[in-house]
Parts: sequence; C-alpha cells; structure tokens
Amino acid sequence: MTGFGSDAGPTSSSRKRAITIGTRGSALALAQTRWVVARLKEEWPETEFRIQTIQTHGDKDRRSLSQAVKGDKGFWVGEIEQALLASRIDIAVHSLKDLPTEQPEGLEVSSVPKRVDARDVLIGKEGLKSLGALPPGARIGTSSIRRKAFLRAFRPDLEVKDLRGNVDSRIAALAGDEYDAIILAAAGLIRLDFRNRIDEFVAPDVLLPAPGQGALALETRSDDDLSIELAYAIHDRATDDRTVAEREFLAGLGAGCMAPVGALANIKGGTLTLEGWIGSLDGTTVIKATIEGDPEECADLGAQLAEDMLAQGAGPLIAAAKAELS
Ligand SMILES: NCc1[nH]cc(CCC(=O)O)c1CC(=O)O
Repeated sequence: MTGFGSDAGPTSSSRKRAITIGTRGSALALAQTRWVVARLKEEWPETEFRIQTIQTHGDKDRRSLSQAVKGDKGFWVGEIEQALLASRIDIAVHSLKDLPTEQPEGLEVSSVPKRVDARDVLIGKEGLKSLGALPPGARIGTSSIRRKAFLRAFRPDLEVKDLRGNVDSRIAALAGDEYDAIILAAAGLIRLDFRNRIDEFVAPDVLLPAPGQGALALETRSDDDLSIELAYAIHDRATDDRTVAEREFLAGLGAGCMAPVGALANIKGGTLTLEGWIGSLDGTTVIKATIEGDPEECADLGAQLAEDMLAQGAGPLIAAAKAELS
C-alpha cells in the first residue's frame, strides 16, 4: 500500500469524474457499499459515486455453500472482478473474508476501511440465548465449515445443522421449527442495523473468527491512480495490519476456504498478536497457535504462523478436508 504525495495526485477536475462502485446486490452487500459511499463522499465531496449491483456465482448457486465451495475461489467475487477488469466499474466493495487471498493480474486491494467487529454471534430462541444455555441435542444452524468444526469441538453434544442464505433469510429460519439457535457474523448484523437481535457475542477462544471477518476491501485496477487515491482515503492502517496477518496465515496454509481455518489478530501496546486455528471437519482435532511481533511485520508473522502450524501437523488436516469437500 502506497501513500500519495500532494503533487502526485490527479487534478481537482479529474476528481470530478463519476466513479462507479460495484457490489453484490444482497441487502448486506448494499448496506456496506452505501456505508463506503457515504465515507467516500465525506472525503471527496466533489466526486460523484454511483452504485452498480452485479450478480455473482454465489448469488445464483442454491446449493449449500459448503457443498458449493469445491475449490471455487472466486465464488462471491468472480463476476465483480471481471466487471472491474473491463472498466464497467471502478471500485469493487467486498467483504474481506469472501475475497481470495490473491487478486487477479491487474487488480489490487487499495483500501481496507476500519473493521466493525470480527466476532461471531449467536441468536437463539427464547431461553436459548447463549451457547451455555443450549441443552444437549440443541440444533444450531450455520453453513460455514469453520463454525461447524469449532462448534463441534467445543460442544460435541450439539446438533450442528446446515443453514445458508442471506442474513435476513437465516434470521427468518430461526422462527421456524428447524433450529434452536443460529450463528452469524456480528459485522453483518451490525451493518444491517440488526444489532439488537444479537443475543451473544461468542468469545474468540470458543469460535475463532474467519480471516478478515468484519472488514471490507475496496478493490481497484492497479493502473487506475484516481480510484486508488479515492479509495485509500478511507484506509485504516490497524485493520490492514491485522487482516494482512490473518490472510497471510490463510494463504500460507494453502487451504483457501476448503478447511476450517480461523485467524484473529489484535494490536495492543504496539504489538500485534495473531492467533490461528485449524480443525478437522468433524471437530475432533483443532490445532491452535499464536505469534506476536511488530505490526509492520504483519505479513511475515502470518506466514510464520502458517509454517509453525504446518510443522505441527496442519497438512494432513487440510488434505483430509479438501478430499472430503471435493
Ligand atoms: N459469506 C457470507 C458473509 N460474508 C461476510 C459476512 C458478514 C460480514 C463480514 O464478515 O464482514 C457474511 C455473513 C455471515 O458470515 O454471517
């Protein structure tokens, strides 16, 4: 990520070019894109920003996500990246956790705004409003292989059931008879103004979040200096350092979204602490490790933690998960 000198930027007239922002059309994607546009507007009041929604493979595919994943890295972003490369849009807004760890040739992540909340949360039926309150056999809904594996490890007595769909339909499913509780990302609910529906923030030592969860990424063409400068105005250094560490860990494992991987970095007193977990799909094994160091070394810390985990036996867990999911 580069800074921009005052004389290196575009002229004020070119800043007035209308910028098209591409996003998925789900309620969550639109809410987060509107938030991004509002922030960009604060920084660049002269510039016109337009929102264009784009359907992705993930929006069209009705299979369970854990079935549909199957090595398909750009499940949520492929069509949006194509629109970016073809200059049909100028800036793409993604949930960082849905963005593969490598961008296609010609594209880059030019801005990572401040993270909302990395944690997972529980929403439960009456009297079942925390993990601790769930009796043996309680049915808990999620489609994420990470949440399934770590929940099974923590509470093997629960019945973890598949639940996919957008945030609204997952909350609606809780009103039916199939689930006693569901697990979602806090950030999605907060961005959709459903914070008051959250019953419990699940502690990261029970359910370590996905790498990048709760953060957004603004992706641009690598040669589009204007869009890069506009986007970089809402970049948050600490969020970037934390999520770079988390995503380098994921990349170093070579697991993509094909294995239950959690990662969370925090910065305190000038030190970045990165925690990483990898589990078997059935939750019988979870390997955990942490590393700390200078936030400026965030990428190396992530890569080093992945190496440590591979030395501790992560390789066979990844191979087994990949074999089972494909
Ligand atoms: N793939 C779905 C997805 N992508 C990002 C979020 C939540 C928001 C975020 O993590 O930034 C969600 C929903 C969920 O996991 O509950």
